[in-house]
Amino acid sequence: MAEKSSRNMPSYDSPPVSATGAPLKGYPIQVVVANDDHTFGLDEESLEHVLLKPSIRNKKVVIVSVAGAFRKGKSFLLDFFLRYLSAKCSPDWMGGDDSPLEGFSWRGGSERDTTGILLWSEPFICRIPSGEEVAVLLMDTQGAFDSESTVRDCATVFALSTMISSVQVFNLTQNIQEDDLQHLQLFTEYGRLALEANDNVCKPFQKLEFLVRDWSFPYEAGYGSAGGKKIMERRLTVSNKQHPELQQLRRHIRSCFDDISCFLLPHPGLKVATNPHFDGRLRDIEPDFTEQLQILVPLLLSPENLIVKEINGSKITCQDLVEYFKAYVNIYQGEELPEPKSMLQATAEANNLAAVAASKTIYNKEMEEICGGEKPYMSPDQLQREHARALERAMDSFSLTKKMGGPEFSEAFSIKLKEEILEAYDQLSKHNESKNLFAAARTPAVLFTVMVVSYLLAGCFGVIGLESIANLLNLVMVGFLVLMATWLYVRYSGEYRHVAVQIDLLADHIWEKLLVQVYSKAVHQGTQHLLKNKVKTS
Ligand SMILES: Nc1nc2c(ncn2[C@@H]2O[C@H](COP(=O)(O)OP(=O)(O)OP(=O)(O)O)[C@@H](O)[C@H]2O)c(=O)[nH]1
Ligand SMILES: [Mg+2]
Repeated sequence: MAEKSSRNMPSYDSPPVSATGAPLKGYPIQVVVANDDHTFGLDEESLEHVLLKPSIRNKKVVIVSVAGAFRKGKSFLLDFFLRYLSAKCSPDWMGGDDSPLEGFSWRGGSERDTTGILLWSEPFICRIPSGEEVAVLLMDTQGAFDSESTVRDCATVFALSTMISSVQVFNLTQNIQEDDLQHLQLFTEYGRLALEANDNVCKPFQKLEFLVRDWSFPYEAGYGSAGGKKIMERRLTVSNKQHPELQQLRRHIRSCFDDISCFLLPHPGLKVATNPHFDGRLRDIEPDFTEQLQILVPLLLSPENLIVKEINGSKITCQDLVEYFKAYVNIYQGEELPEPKSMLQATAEANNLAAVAASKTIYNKEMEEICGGEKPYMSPDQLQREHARALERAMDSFSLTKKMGGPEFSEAFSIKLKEEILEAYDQLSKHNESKNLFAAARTPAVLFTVMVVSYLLAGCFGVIGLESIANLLNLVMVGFLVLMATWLYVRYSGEYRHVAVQIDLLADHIWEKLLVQVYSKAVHQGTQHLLKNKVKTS
């Protein structure tokens, strides 16, 4: 285990130091690994290395995660959380002006940095007001919406970190926009779906903190949590004037979390945002920003504000968390969850499905008018012609309907429509066949015919003295009488239907192989005979 952990350890020229100058204990350790084939794997050894340390394994756990779009300062923020916890929550936790910011890897530039899910290797032990000691874990996550991740990747990271953490910090920039809420809805739904205990008693997740970075309108809503509350109320209020879709989105978000709050952070200054040599020292950060950090960090991490992780209403320990971690990652490795789609893909699919349904209705309506329930039996040839006509009209309607996604995308739906129509035609043909009175009476007619023929033949053979053959034919007659009685009983009572099916099959077989062939042979010979006679007379 130690070997594995050291593999996961980043190499520093000198060990990271906390703001107070003491070496920073621990390092970021990757517990969920993002693979190139867009799958996620759990590094169990690393996870156990963090969570099963004897000093914390039986302690209740608090997990604070930061998630959101890539390149928005998530890891940078987490390093301030680390400073606070390393300084044991002391008031001067921010330290000196010239200490570089270290801990979780962060950097400038436009390309993504963090991948998968990381934990700080050394959980912090804090005593909460009840007197109990809890282990506090910090979790860094892969940023969403970078050009290498699919919608599924982003949803998986966000959902996993939301399911595992007790506090999810949703890191946004400049504002809470409608698309942020839509993504939150999609990702939390992906998480909620994976949690089996959907009992509606407990909300699936605990605390959500909207963290708006670079807030530029302090004259409208001041920095901090009061301004955050104001903005959040505006964005999340449900009113009857809103479109039902917007109302539903807001209700969904509220129904997912026990507690939702918001904090507005000012811009940290141009050096932080644009200087490639900026290494995180406070001297280069705008005082407004650090002032608000002084408020934000204790709001999330001071002992009285810590939120112990609960699953289905019970508080869990570090050791329990290992099992949940394994189970949750496992769900996202399997195939049982539906694939989260991009907005265009989902809309295009909905358009095409609606067009398939409308075209199928056209087919069903036309065929209903021709051979519906009340309509009399129709010859199979005619039915086939009507089917071809209705099919053509339905397919035309499908191709004329405006749909998103382009012709290639629609092709699969057009094939699906055709298949569904052919299935419906199959049912209609069977239904039409059942209206054929003669077909319905075929089984008793065949059984009866066999009985009469056996009886007559038995009589003839009896007269010419071939008693044994006559007896055999009588036996056949009795056998068919029993079959007839059984068939009638099943039809009347509705029991043992499989027996009637077998008798029907036997009757069909006799009909096709014997009676129809004998009849057509007789007709054939009769016409030959007539023709011969005609030739002779002429
Ligand atoms: N504008 C702005 N930039 C910030 C802020 N905080 C940090 N940064 C800068 O943003 C850049 C990216 O920081 P990271 O912490 O690596 O960002 P991240 O969200 O972890 O990025 P990924 O790991 O790629 O998802 C760095 O250059 C930081 O200096 C902020 O509040 N506002
Ligand atoms: Mg990062």
